[in-house]
Amino acid sequence: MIEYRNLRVALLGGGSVGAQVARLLLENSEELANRVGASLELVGILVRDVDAERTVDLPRELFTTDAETLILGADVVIELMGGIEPARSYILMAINSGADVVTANKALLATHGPELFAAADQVGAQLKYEAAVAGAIPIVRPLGESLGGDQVNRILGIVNGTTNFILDRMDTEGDTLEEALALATDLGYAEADPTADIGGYDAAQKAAILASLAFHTTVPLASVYREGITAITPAQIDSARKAGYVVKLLAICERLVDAESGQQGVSARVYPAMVHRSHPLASVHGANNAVFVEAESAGSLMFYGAGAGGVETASAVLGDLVSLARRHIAGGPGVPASQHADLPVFDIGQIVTRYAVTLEVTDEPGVLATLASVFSDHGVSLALVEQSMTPAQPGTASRSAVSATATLVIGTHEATEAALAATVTDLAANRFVTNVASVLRVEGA
Ligand SMILES: NC(=O)C1=CN([C@@H]2O[C@H](COP(=O)(O)OP(=O)(O)OC[C@H]3O[C@@H](n4cnc5c(N)ncnc54)[C@H](O)[C@@H]3O)[C@@H](O)[C@H]2O)C=CC1
Ligand SMILES: N[C@@H](CC=O)C(=O)O
Ligand code: NA
Repeated sequence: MIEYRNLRVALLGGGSVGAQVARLLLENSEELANRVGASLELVGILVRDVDAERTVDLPRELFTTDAETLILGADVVIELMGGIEPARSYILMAINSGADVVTANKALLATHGPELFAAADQVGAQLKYEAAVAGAIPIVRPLGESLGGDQVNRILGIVNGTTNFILDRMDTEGDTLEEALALATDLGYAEADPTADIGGYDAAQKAAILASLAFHTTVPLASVYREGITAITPAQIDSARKAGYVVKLLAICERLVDAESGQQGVSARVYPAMVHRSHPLASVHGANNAVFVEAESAGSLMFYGAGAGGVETASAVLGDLVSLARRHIAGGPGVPASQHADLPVFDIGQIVTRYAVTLEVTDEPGVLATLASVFSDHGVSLALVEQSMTPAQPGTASRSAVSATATLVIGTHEATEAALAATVTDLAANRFVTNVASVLRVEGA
């Protein structure tokens, strides 16, 4: 038996991810010690209630409610509580006491990342967060290290497992959003407050982290455009399916040049969009995530796998732990984050994409030509128009009666968000339009 040096590991939070990290640390202690060259001794797990019932069987003596004693006695602190406070204060306490830190807390990193990284750099501590984006999928390290010598131009990803699970269930099983969310919560995918998932906040936090990493800049969370999936209706999913598309919540990060000013900048945005079934993102089912990265020299790369789930996410946490424990043993300070440019974040109105607009219109001569001119007035060109009749109500005289309506699905070529928004405002006010039933972006080639 090799005598290893001991590293004291404190775990903050024993929930879906924390309990699995604790179990794996205890079960695989010998193997991990051999890999690291040091024993990773789990010295305690911070919880709210030491006597609470748990789904994972862990030694009761590990549980504590005394955060300070636990943190100050550790070489490495793993934060898996979630939320901003007290997670932020505990991480700062750990860093300032000379510990290295692993966290999965994207909400905290997206809002207080610069403060935490500066604190770590100041004392030469390591702060790792692979689990914070896309769960088990290695994406933080590839962007920060493997692609550190390349220029990343675009990231297109499904980065929230809960919403992907929900949209997939709505599409394939006919679940309501509420039914699918309840299931995602039971399976440990959802955040403690699932509004973070369905409102797109979690994906926006991940987009801020991804864009900052990929473009070597700081993208504040407040600059990430965000729409969630709460307004997505079964009718939209149904009509997307009939047209050969699926609806996915996407995070898109791009390096851009403003056409008018020539100014360089970036965009980070999250919204539900139609993706053609032939696109690889359409085949990402359940709580899986997928992240496409387009880089100048590397070309297109795709990272795919489990984006949520306790044990899956625990894998990423342990990967960070092994990595920083090796360095801790070797000695020397942590490596500071890459030097940052200060690129402006473009407003959503400047962004260019395609759209599918569904209109309910009165069935009268001249409707198509009139509506086409509304689009062209704003420089939005049409790629496709499909019409389906809604029969006149029983008792009306004929198909041409004014009470008959038609549904128009209009696909556009690329246009700016600003132009599309102005078009939709004018369409809503047009006398032929009885309802703007749906406006969805169309993403993916
Ligand atoms: N569940 C997942 O699939 C993933 C979660 N994450 C992140 O990992 C972190 C943990 O997530 P989960 O394990 O799912 O959350 P969870 O809600 O299941 O577990 C959090 C645990 O921390 C404890 N806790 C919270 N505040 C505390 C406090 N002040 N004092 C003591 N204990 C406290 C809670 O009682 C709970 O047991 C979060 O930041 C989450 O965003 C990241 C990737 C995937
Ligand atoms: N709630 C998150 C968990 C992982 O980050 C998700 O559903 O993706
Ligand atoms: Na990850």
